Order: sequence, then C-alpha cells, then structure tokens
Amino acid sequence: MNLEITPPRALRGSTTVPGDKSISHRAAMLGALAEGETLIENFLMGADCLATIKCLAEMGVSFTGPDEKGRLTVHGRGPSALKEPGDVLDAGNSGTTMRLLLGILAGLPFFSVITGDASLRRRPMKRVTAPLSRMGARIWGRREASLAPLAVQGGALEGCSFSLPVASAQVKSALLLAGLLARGETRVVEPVPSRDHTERMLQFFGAEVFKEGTAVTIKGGQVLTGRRIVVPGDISSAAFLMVAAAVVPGSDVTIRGVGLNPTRDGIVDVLKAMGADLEITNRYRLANEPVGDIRVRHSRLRGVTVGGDMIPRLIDEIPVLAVAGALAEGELVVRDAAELKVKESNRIDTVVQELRKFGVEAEALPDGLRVRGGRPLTGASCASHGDHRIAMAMAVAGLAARSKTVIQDAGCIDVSFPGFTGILGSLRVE
Ligand SMILES: O=C(O)C1=C[C@@H](OP(=O)(O)O)[C@@H](O)[C@H](O)C1
Ligand SMILES: C=C(OP(=O)(O)O)C(=O)O
Repeated sequence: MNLEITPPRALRGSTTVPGDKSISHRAAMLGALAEGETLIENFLMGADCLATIKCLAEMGVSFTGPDEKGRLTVHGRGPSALKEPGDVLDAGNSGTTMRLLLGILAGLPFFSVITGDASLRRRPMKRVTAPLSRMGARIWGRREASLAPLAVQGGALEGCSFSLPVASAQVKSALLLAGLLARGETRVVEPVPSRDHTERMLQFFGAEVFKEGTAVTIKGGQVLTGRRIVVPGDISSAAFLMVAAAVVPGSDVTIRGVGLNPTRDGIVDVLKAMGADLEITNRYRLANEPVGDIRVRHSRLRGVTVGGDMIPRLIDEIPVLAVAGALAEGELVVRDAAELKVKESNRIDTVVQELRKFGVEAEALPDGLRVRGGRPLTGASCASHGDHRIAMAMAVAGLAARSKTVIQDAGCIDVSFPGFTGILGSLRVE
C-alpha cells in the first residue's frame, strides 16, 4: 500500500491516539501469568500486540476479544496453566514480543520455538538468550543463539544478578519475567534507566519489585492477581502528531490521554528545548502510569544536540525528531544512539537516506545522525523500508513539504499506529 501526502493549510483539532504498545504487550503477558481475569481497555490493536496475543493463545491462554473498542479479557490461570505450544510461535515484526516472551518461555518447563519476520530474524537476540542461559534455560539458534528462530527448553531457573551493557527495557523485562518464574532473587542493573512499564505493571498486579537507582530486584514465585487496566495513549504515536503540529504553519493540535511516564517522555523535553509551543494539561493516572493531554501549536524550531541519558527516553521518536530537525533553524545532532541500527530497520541509515530525498542535508554518524535544517522541503517519493516509524516520520515530512509526497509500502504503519491516516485526515485544514 502506498500513502500519498499532500501538504495541508494547517492541522487543527483534538484527537486521541491508540493505546501504548509497550504497555499493551505487558498487560497481555502479565494477565496470562496472573490468576483471575484481567480486563484490558484501549489495548493496541496493532500487528505487534496482536502477535503477542496469538503466541500466548498458542500456549493455551484464553482470551475474550479484543473487540472493536480495544477491550480484551485475559482469563489468567497462573504460569503453571501455560502449556507447550504445538507449533512455532510467530512474533512477526515485534522485538518486544520475542524478547519478553523468551523470558517467560525460559521460565516454563517445556520446549518451544519462536521466530519472526525477515526484519526480526536479523535483530540481535544474544542480549536475552545469554543471560537467560545463565539462569538455567537451554536455548538454541543460529550464531550461538544470536538470531531467531530460537528453540527454548525452559524451567528450573535460578535467580541471578545482571549488569546490562546496554540500556534495554526489552532485556530488563525478559529477565524480570524469567526472575518471577525462577527460584530466589533476580537483580538487573542498567547503565542508564530504560522504560519502566514492566516494573510498574508487576507492582500493579500485586508483585513486590524493588527499585534502587538503576537496579531492579524481583523475588521468584510471587503470585500475580488479575486486574483492570486502561492503557494510556502511546506517546510514541502521539510524537508524529506533535511534530506535525509544530512544523506545519497555523497548526494547533491537542492529543488527549497520552502516557507521560518519565522514562518515555523525552520527546516533550526535547521539542520544548527546540522552541516548540507545547503545553501539558489534565494530568491523571491510569494503571500506575501518569497520563495527560498534550497541546502543540506551530512555532519556529531550532536544532539541538541530544545524547546520553536522554536517548532511552525517546529512542523510538528519533526518526520523527530528525524531521523536526530538518524544519528547524541550525543543526540537530543525535549521539549515543547506536541502538537505532538494530531496530526494525537501521534507523540511522534509513532516516538519512529518506530525508535526503526531500532535499535535506543529513549525515549518518557512528552513533547517531546530524541534520541541517532551515531549507524548505520538496515533496519526495520515499521507501518505508518495512519500518512503521520511518513510514510515519516521512509522512510528517510530507505534511510540511512544498509538494506531494508518496510513501511506498506504508502498510507497516499498522504495526504500531492503526488509524494514523484517518487521524491525520481529521486534523487537516484544506
Ligand atoms: O520494552 C519495550 O516495550 C520497548 C523497548 C525499546 O527497545 P529496547 O529494549 O531494545 O531498547 C523500544 O525501542 C521498543 O519499541 C519497545
Ligand atoms: C523498536 C520498536 O519495536 P520492537 O522492538 O518491539 O520491534 C518500535 O516500535 O519502534
């Protein structure tokens, strides 16, 4: 599917965005490990989270829904009710599905095989398979269990202490889930804090999780109790609308009910530092997560340098941040973000390659990128590289360009933001 974008006169109005992807995955998985019913509202019906439900169903978990409103009930019967899947589990395009499920599969006494699409089969898995093996799981795969498909013989895990070389919420979460199913204590220390949805949700389901700086400790064998969870809007999806409103003249957009977890809201801080007219109102909490409404009006932006501890707080927003940089005065520089190379595409290369098609001066750095802004963008014919965030970032560039833009192979947008084009359409002023 190709997506055509013509520049609007402005973007104006109020909208919501679909449920948070990270939180939806975790709600389904913890609901499956819990005892009793978990009612999830605003579950993300994107391809990634649907892959998680399908894998859990293969392991005998029973679900009602999701219905068209995103209501999903998980009929949890505790970890011992999970059974050996009769077929290969398919995580599709979703790194979160594969890495977090590996943590659960490692802790359960059966054999399983998990794979994914061509992109996911290229992504590094040693970062989870090596520590899970240290806890006692047996895992096989190409290049010494670096690449999916991966086969797991789980069960009888022993808690361990880990110091992670890279900040990764997926690795931390896999180890905490394995730790919940292991004997004794599991401790994970990160170099820089990554998103903490797993820790918050484990607590919300009644488990004790101890946080101390960048260390998290969990005791095995704790019983989770089913809960009602309303999933906040995904700030990573909202980011596309935030940048669009900031760069299209005359815009004024409010996005209601967006998750504002401090480990995820780096895009708010960086857009403000770039001079965005951005306001947060109506703050409240949903399922142990902070939420609020975000209003963005068009303003002049200036380039900034982003790196260090900020990177995990906006890792998935860097493609669209680069678009903001292309429309700002001066230079946007991103450093310490080599992790971008191992996402759904090599996002350093794909962002630079696609932005250049709009006439933008952009350069790849070994651990990030540099974008020179201040020149008008010409419409372009772009490739998504099968990466949802690249497709949407280039669509935002198209909104601010002087002529029509086409994004080829844009169906991947459904991985995280079903309804993206409909929402853009509802905000357009012609
Ligand atoms: O835990 C999660 O839900 C995620 C963690 C991040 O990945 P890493 O853990 O690889 O940094 C992020 O890029 C991904 O979109 C979702
Ligand atoms: C990196 C992403 O997801 P995942 O790792 O779950 O595939 C993303 O959504 O940008």
